[in-house]
Formats: sequence, structure tokens, C-alpha cells
Amino acid sequence: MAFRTARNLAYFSNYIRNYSTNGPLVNVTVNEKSGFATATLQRPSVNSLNLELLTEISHTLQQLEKNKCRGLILTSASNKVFSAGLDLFELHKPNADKIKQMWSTLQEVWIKLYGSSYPTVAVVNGHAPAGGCMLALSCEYRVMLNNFIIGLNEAQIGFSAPMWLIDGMRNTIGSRQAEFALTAGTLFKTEEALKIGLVDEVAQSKEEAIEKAEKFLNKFAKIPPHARSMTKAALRGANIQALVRNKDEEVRSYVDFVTDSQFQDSLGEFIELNLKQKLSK
Ligand SMILES: CCCCCC/C=C\CC(=O)SCCNC(=O)CCNC(=O)[C@H](O)C(C)(C)COP(=O)(O)OP(=O)(O)OC[C@H]1O[C@@H](n2cnc3c(N)ncnc32)[C@H](O)[C@@H]1OP(=O)(O)O
Repeated sequence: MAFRTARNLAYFSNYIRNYSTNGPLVNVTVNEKSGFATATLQRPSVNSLNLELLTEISHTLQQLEKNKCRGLILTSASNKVFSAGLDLFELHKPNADKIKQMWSTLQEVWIKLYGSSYPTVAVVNGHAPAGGCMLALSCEYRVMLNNFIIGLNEAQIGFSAPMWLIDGMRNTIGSRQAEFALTAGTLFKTEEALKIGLVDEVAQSKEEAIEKAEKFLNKFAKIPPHARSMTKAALRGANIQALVRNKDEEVRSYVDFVTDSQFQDSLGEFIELNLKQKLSK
């Protein structure tokens, strides 16, 4: 068992509390009774994933793994947006080195979250397009609040989601639905997402969503953690290994793609059409 004694649990809780004070973009708390950690993304205003937020998420996941976390709930401090995905302003006219780091850190986040040994739930308490959906898909279970959207809309912005993310979508909603959704870049309303299995449960409030998330995590209370994590690794390992083998090559090809003028033009159009904040000319 991860926490055999109350002392171990107290040590872990203190550790996490101390750690959380170091991370302005991700707040981590631990429920002392259950031992479940809640990581709350809090980059104003929409948790768009820039290098700093991605780095902090990656570091948080590393600490949780090291401290034998018993379960993770990933959520947002905003009551409107879970995460708006990659920071589109950072992808526009970018510095190639920064994009390289950003892409490689995004891969790390996916590897650590998708491949975590502990159980994970996303409490999707706001919109979750693209990278926001990626974070939710990496978790084992998704509870979403009503009246929001979720999906992989990369095609609408002018690129394809990477293979590991396509596989994640396919494993969750099936090949046929994934093909429809990805080629059209569909963003699903909560109820639609529930219908196709992109989310597992709907909740009316964040409190209810957290309760449902804890109920899911509690299902594993009597399962030996090593058996659970070995089984998860057996199910998810091949996807992770495929990315690990191709990591550097994928970074190179995305950097080339993102810095190309054709992509920059279509990104510029997307921002002008869809975001309130406009580009400085
Ligand atoms: C390099 C290749 C990568 C391939 C790998 C695939 C993985 C990920 C790809 C991505 O994640 S691409 C990002 C795609 N994201 C989107 O399409 C979301 C765009 N945003 C929206 O649709 C909406 O903003 C929203 C999230 C639904 C929220 O709508 P709401 O009406 O509540 O808020 P807004 O007024 O529209 O926005 C508030 C504020 O946030 C800014 N903003 C929104 N999204 C982003 C973003 N992705 N990056 C940077 N900034 C964003 C928006 O401009 C507003 O700014 P202010 O006006 O308040 O300054």
C-alpha cells in the first residue's frame, strides 16, 4: 500500500503542501482522509498551455509519481475554462527554440499523465478544446459539467493532432467516431460528449463532480496498487513506447510545420475569427 501509516500520509500531505507553494500555475492539495491529490490549473485566464504551465504540470506529475500518489483529480480554477489548449499566441510567429521546448514538454506531460501509475480523473469544469481535451483524455475517467465544449479541433486550426493523441481519442470513443470527430475538428457539447463516451459522467456542480471523481478513485481501494498499475501499463504501454521512440523526430516535424508560413497564415485567421484578443500587426 502506498500509505501504510498515518505518518506516511501526513508526510506526503505536508510535502505536497510545501511543493504547492512553489507552483503559481498549478495548485496541489491532498485530501488527508483519502490520500487523493487535487491538481488545479490556475494560469489566468483560460489555462492556455504555454511553456511555463506545461513545465509546471510536468513537474507536478513527477512529484506525485515520486510520492506514490493514491489518486489524482485534475481540474481548473476557472469556472468557465478547463484549459483552452496550447497558447495560440505563443504559436504565432514563434521562436523555434521555444516551440521546440513547448512541444517536447507537451509530450512529457502526456507520457507522465497517460502513463501514471496512480489512477487519474479529470473534473472538466469548463471548456476543453484541443490541448484541454488532451489533458482530459490522458486521465482514466472524465466527469464534465454541463454547458461546455470538449474535443480535438486541431483540423479547424490547420493541423493534425499527433498520432499518440489520435490513439487516445480512438481508444476512448472508437475508430469510426474518432475519424468523424478528428477530420472535422468537432467540439462536442457536454451531453454529446457523454453520448459518444468522450466523457464518462456529467455533473451539475464542481462539488458533485469531485464527489463522482472520488467515487471512481475509491473503486481501487481494495485492488493492490502494483496490480492496478501493471495492468494500466500493459494497456497503455504500447502507445507510450511508440511516442518515446519517435519523440525527437516528432518535435522536429512539428517545429517545421508550425514555423511554416502556410500554417502561420491559417493560425492568424483562426485567432482573428475566434479569439477576442487580436494579433498585434
Ligand atoms: C504545435 C502543434 C500542436 C499539435 C498537438 C495538439 C495539441 C494541442 C493543440 C492545441 O491545443 S491548439 C489550441 C486550440 N485552442 C482553441 O481552439 C481554443 C480557442 N479558444 C476558445 O475557443 C475560447 O476562448 C474558449 C476556450 C472556448 C473560451 O471561450 P470564452 O468565451 O469563455 O472566452 P474568450 O473570451 O474567448 O477567451 C478569454 C481570453 O482567453 C484568450 N484565449 C482563449 N483561448 C486561448 C488560447 N488557446 N491561447 C491563448 N489565449 C487564448 C482569449 O483571447 C481571451 O483573451 P482576453 O481577450 O481576455 O485577453
